[in-house]
This record gives sequence, structure tokens and C-alpha cells, in this order.
Amino acid sequence: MPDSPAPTRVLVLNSGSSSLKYQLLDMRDHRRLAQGLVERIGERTSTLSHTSLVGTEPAKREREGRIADHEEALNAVSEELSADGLGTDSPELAAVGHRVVHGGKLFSRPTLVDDAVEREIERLIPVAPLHNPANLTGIRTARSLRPDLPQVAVFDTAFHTTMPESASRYAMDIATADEHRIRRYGAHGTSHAYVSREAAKLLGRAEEDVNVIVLHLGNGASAAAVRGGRCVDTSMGLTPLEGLVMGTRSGDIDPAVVFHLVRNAGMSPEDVDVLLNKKSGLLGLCGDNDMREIIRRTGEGDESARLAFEIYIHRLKKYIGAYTAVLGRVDAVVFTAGVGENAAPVREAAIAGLEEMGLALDGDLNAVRADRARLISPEYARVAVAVVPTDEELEIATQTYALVSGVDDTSSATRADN
Ligand SMILES: Nc1ncnc2c1ncn2[C@@H]1O[C@H](COP(=O)(O)OP(=O)(O)O)[C@@H](O)[C@H]1O
Ligand SMILES: CC(=O)OP(=O)(O)O
Ligand SMILES: [Mg+2]
Repeated sequence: MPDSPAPTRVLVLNSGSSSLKYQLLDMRDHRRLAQGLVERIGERTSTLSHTSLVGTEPAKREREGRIADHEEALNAVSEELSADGLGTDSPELAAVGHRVVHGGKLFSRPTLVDDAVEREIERLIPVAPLHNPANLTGIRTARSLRPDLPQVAVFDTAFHTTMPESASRYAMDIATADEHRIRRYGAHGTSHAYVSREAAKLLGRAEEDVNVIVLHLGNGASAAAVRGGRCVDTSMGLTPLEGLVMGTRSGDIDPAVVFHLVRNAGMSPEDVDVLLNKKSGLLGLCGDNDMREIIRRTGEGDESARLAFEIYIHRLKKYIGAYTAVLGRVDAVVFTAGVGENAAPVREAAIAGLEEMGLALDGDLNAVRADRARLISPEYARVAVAVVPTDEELEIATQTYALVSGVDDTSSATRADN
């Protein structure tokens, strides 16, 4: 009997605090076979939106109804995939790749999940309280659905393990920091790695030769300074709370604010944690965490939305300036993720006034809406400004497949056109 061909499909799970994004890819040509999103997990009405891409036309299905937790969400996704003949029981499935936000200092590479790896991800929950629990449920559910299948964890923190001590250490008592493993780990690393590599391709230069500042602006947001393909600084720290203003997170804040609220405002440490992680950022400033709403309200003359926008931009400019100084020479500033890819007013405001730093925008190019990597700076500008759509799922699939098949084509992870 002839040997059956080696499986080439990878299912990628990107679990957020209340959402689950997934894609099924065929790694022979990086083609997407299915993709989808479960939103508002744990709330009264959850939604599952699933698109099958195996037919001549994409076929989209939506369902509504309560999905209590990530385990239920993954079971529902598994049913949708099965309905298209793409179920997790398929012999063509080579592995499941999981986004895991926090890998601490231990995991600098994609890692096959076993019980010990699972325990380590669990141990790191206190430093990624919004993310690691969901990532772990995804892993456990997928392992129980297909115990025979390799499960690979791809860590957000991995790309940042190259940061020098000068950037990764806090200036605090060194023995206490070491005892409690307090340092700056960063996050969104899979996105920063993919986007900085794609930016080099867009510039037509080798990754080793370019210095870029990547601005990943989604619900969570972070900046990274990348020199020759290696991260030298990033804005998230011990947890994904430090740095830029985010949808619901404060970003940088004087740590004494915490003591002040605990000592003088009658709040517990848990209250402050919830305040800074879930009720701050854009939401805390103006009641909306969605940049689309903030731009719309600002256009209508809403003062609190305008202030939220200005604080968001002010922080972004500070990081562009800081990372220009860290890198010495910058070849490109690159915008990515939901806000960075779609919000032209954010890009315009962030770059405005930075001409002395060699930065400028072409208004027409900035206004173009397109789902591809593109330059938005004028030709004369010393530093390029670009929009590069991120693709964490493709990057996770590529790293996962490289690990299980032994074929490393990470540098060619660009999406097939579908
Ligand atoms: N057209 C748009 N204009 C402005 N902001 C947008 C637009 N489309 C999406 N966004 C923003 O992108 C955010 C989501 O980004 P995304 O990268 O998908 O985040 P996450 O992965 O953290 O869920 C939304 O909160 C929204 O503010
Ligand atoms: C780490 C992080 O903030 O991730 P996300 O943007 O998906 O919330
Ligand atoms: Mg994201």
C-alpha cells in the first residue's frame, strides 16, 4: 500500500480575553481554507462568524447565541469546520498552532506543548491575566479533541528575548527583580516580527540592513524598535499594560498612582488592576474603546473623544521619538493592526510635525484604503512611512509547520493571494 502523503494543514487559534480568532491553512501554498471569529464569549449574546474558502466563492455563516467560555467556543468552531469537511478529525491536519501571549524568559522559540509546557503557561497567568487563561483553554480543548496531534505554542514574548538588558531591565532593586522574575518581556512579538520582515521586503532591502519602528495599534497596542530584524526595545513590559494608550488599558502611568488609589481611595489591588486594564485607555477617557467611534465623535465636535484622541497621539509621538533615538538611524515607521491599518487620521496626526526627524506623509497615499503593504510617505522623505497589514495567524502557522515538518520557510511567509 502506498504511504499516505504527510499532512500539510495547520489550524491556528488566537484566543483573546473574550474572543477567538482562527484560521485553517494549507502550508504547501499558504492558502487559507477557512477562517473565523467568535466574539463576546461569556456575554449574553455571543457571535460566531465563519467563512469557508474552499469553494469557488467564499461562503460565510453567522450564528448568534450564548457561548459561555473558550472551550464551548472551540467546540462550536470545530463543528463549523466539520460542516465544511475540514474538521479537526481530518488526517490532513498536521498540527494546531496556538498564540500564547506570555512565555516568560523560558520560551524564545515555538514550542511543542506537553504537560510541563502547559503548566508553565499556567504559572505565567499573573503576568498576562487577560490573555494566558484563554490561550491555555484553547490548548487544553484542542488537546482533548485530538490528543494525537502536535500542539505548538507560539509566544508573543519570543521576538523580544533579544532585547538588551538596558531595555529589558527596570531600574529597581536587582535582587528583588531577579527573585520575582520582574523584567520587560513585551508582547505582540509575532506581529512585530512578521511586519518588520514585510516592511524590509516593501523597501526592497535585506532585513539585516534595515531599522524600523513598528506601531502595532489594535485593541492592545505596542511599539517595537527593530534593528536588522532583531528587537532592541518594545513598549509593553512585565505585562501588556505598559506603554501606549490602548482600547481599555492605560499604558504608561506613574506606579505611585497605584499606591495612591490603594491608600487614599479605598481601592484594593484587584480593583486597581481592573481599573487600569479594563476601564482605562480610550474607554476610560471617553466611554468608547473603538477608534472608529472616537474619530466619528471627534468629527461631531465631541470634546471627550477629542481629548482621548489627543492623548493617544501624544503617547505615540513620544514612542516614535524615543525609538528614533534608540535606533540612531530609522529606515521606516510602520503602522499595523486594526487602528494602524485602517485609521488614516491616526497616522496623519502621529506623523504631523515630525519633519525635523525626516518624517512626512503623502495625504493622498495615506487616504487610500487597501489590504496590502504600501508606502504612504512622499519620495523626498528621509524616513519611509508604511502601512503593513499584520498576519499573526499566518506567522503562527508558518512557525508551527516549520517545527512539526522540519521545513523552515519563515522568511517566505507572505500570504498566497486569496
Ligand atoms: N476603519 C477603522 N478606523 C479606525 N479604527 C478601526 C477601523 N477598523 C478597525 N479599527 C480598530 O481596530 C481595533 C481592533 O484591532 P485588532 O487589531 O483587530 O485588535 P485585537 O486583535 O486586539 O482585537 C478596533 O478596536 C477598532 O478601534
Ligand atoms: C498582548 C495584547 O495586548 O494582545 P491583544 O492586542 O490581542 O489584546
Ligand atoms: Mg491583536
